[in-house]
Amino acid sequence: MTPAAQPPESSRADSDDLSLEILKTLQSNFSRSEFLISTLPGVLHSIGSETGGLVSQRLGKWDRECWIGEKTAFPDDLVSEAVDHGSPKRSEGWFAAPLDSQLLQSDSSTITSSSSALVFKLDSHSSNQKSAQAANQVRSAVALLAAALDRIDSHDRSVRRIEQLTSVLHAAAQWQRIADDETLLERIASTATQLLGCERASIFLWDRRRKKLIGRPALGVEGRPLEVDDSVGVVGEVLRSGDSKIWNASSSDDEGRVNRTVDQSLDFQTRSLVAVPMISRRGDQQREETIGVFEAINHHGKGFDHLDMAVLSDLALHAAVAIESQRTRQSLTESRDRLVNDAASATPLLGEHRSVELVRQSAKKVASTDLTVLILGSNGTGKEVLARQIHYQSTRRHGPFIAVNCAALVESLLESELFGHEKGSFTDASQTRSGKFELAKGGTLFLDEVGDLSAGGQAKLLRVLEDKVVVRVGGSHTIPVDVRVIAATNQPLETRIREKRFREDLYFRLNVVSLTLPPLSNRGEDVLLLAEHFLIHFSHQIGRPVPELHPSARQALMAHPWPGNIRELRNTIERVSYLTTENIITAADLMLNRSPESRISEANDAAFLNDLPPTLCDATRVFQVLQINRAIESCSGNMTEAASRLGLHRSNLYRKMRQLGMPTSGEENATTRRSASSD
Ligand SMILES: Nc1ncnc2c1ncn2[C@@H]1O[C@H](COP(=O)(O)OP(=O)(O)OP(=O)(O)O)[C@@H](O)[C@H]1O
Repeated sequence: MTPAAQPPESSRADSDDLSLEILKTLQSNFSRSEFLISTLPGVLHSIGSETGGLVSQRLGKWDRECWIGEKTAFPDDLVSEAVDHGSPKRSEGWFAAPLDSQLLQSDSSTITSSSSALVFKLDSHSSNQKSAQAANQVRSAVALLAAALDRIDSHDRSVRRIEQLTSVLHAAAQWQRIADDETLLERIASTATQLLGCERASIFLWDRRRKKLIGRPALGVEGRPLEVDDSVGVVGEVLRSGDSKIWNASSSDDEGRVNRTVDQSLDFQTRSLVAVPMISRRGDQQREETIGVFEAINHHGKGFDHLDMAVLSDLALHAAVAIESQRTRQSLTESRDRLVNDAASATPLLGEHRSVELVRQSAKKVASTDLTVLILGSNGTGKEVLARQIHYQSTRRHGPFIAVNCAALVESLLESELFGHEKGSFTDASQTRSGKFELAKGGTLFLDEVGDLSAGGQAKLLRVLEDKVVVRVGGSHTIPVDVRVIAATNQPLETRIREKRFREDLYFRLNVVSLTLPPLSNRGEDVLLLAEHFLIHFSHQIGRPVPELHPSARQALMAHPWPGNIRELRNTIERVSYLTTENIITAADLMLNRSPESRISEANDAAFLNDLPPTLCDATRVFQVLQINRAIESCSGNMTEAASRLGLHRSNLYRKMRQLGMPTSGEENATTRRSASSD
């Protein structure tokens, strides 16, 4: 094997000088062009040339990147030949050498492709006399230059990559805050066009079922999103293979890969593109799923390269996450809206009577404001239903609706219930607890039976309504109150103010807008409308066919005074729905024709339920007394029958009555005695 020719001493000295100069320049952290301007004269000098420069391929042509001396035309064929062969070539006084650091090795069998070359004119005497020596000098100068440019390029690439990754992360953080689907896709696409320096970027979301790719955003034919078959073009290739692809018209004649129908429909010309798959990870298992393809079109510069592909892949990764989380957010919002709509329609304010219609209209108007509302009306007229209507029609509909029965708040617990307490602030405060004002944050607080609030409670409520802050019991910091207050009462507040039982200042605070619900007996045919509504509701609940109201039943419903209002009507229909099996409900089934006393007692029962003591134990006791009395009354005092209706043995009924402190008859004593003697 012939050893590589050694350059003579003088040329070795030249080459050492050049190496030193290049090394020094490299330390200056110059950009590629600054470096070339600074070192190219020395490089040319070292090889005995005064005219030449570095040329680079751009859109299929050789362009001067940096040139020294006279700008004469250079032979591009010679450059292409040198680059194609991966070795220096000379012809007619010109010399072209591909820029490849591998050329430092004297073994030129390694051919690598290069897109830059050094091209220069040789002095005629130097080319003729010392061609072998010149070739060696050129070889080492080009290799030095190539190695230095490699360093600069790789440093530039790292810097560009870091900048791009920083931009990608920054953009991705912004995307997470975008709620609207269209805006999100537009923002992702515009980030891609900026980062890649291209004309357009599009996200093709995959509709698997229809085997279509839907191009969004900004791609559209007459306002519709663009749809293409999921198997065509480079985008289809990427979807099928899962591999990213680059296509540059200048460097490829593989025209068939581009789906020109898209260009035609958009009056556009694709010259270069890069496309990457969009992969989303789902569920606990992080299962990968392709959701589409991200494509960037028409690079503003030389065409897309692998760095662009890497950036687009990074963007696609974050875009897939943003799209997925946006879809999740959207479906959560949709299901929340569905729940809110369900809740709103679960308690409609039924009624066609003019008085109800007027209340409904006023409620609609007041709902759009944040004003405090006072709802007046007797027991069971639908005050809470109306309060819910206002809440669900307001901008606070997505917030909570918290109802508090003020009459049930015992003085000692009132403050803690409404404003919360800190752990350890009193004996039973084992945990910190938020009060109703805090729980209703962003929503509506319904203060029912506000007229029954104690004097202390009234003062505390007034302070919160004025200051708009609460302080938990045992706490020191103030918590802002973000609630709309709706209060209700069946008490004649003005009379109570005169009697000094209700604070006038609180009344004015609450009575910003007042709505009054009429008693049911003043609502005309609404009685029938509501009765039929409840009949359908309870029949569906029980799973029985909906019975019809016999004309006699309709008459009885209209004639009844309904002291317990809609609650009483609802209870009546609930009872009849459970107790009758016929398809027609008669007046007798309704059991409305009872004595005025029993009607009063029923109305009292309705009010009574409302006034039940707060603890479960006390409420259960009171309820049991009521239920036993009702059973005895409905069996006309026949204790055996009443016990059987209650599901008890007669003796157990008496024992229960004694436990509850209820008076018992003489017969009971006999029974007790009997059971005592038999024990
Ligand atoms: N307009 C209406 N349409 C349908 N149902 C109604 C209507 N008004 C009231 N109701 C029903 O009647 C019952 C009593 O209603 P609600 O509790 O709202 O009355 P209230 O006036 O707040 O009673 P109270 O004064 O005892 O607190 C509830 O079951 C409710 O669903």
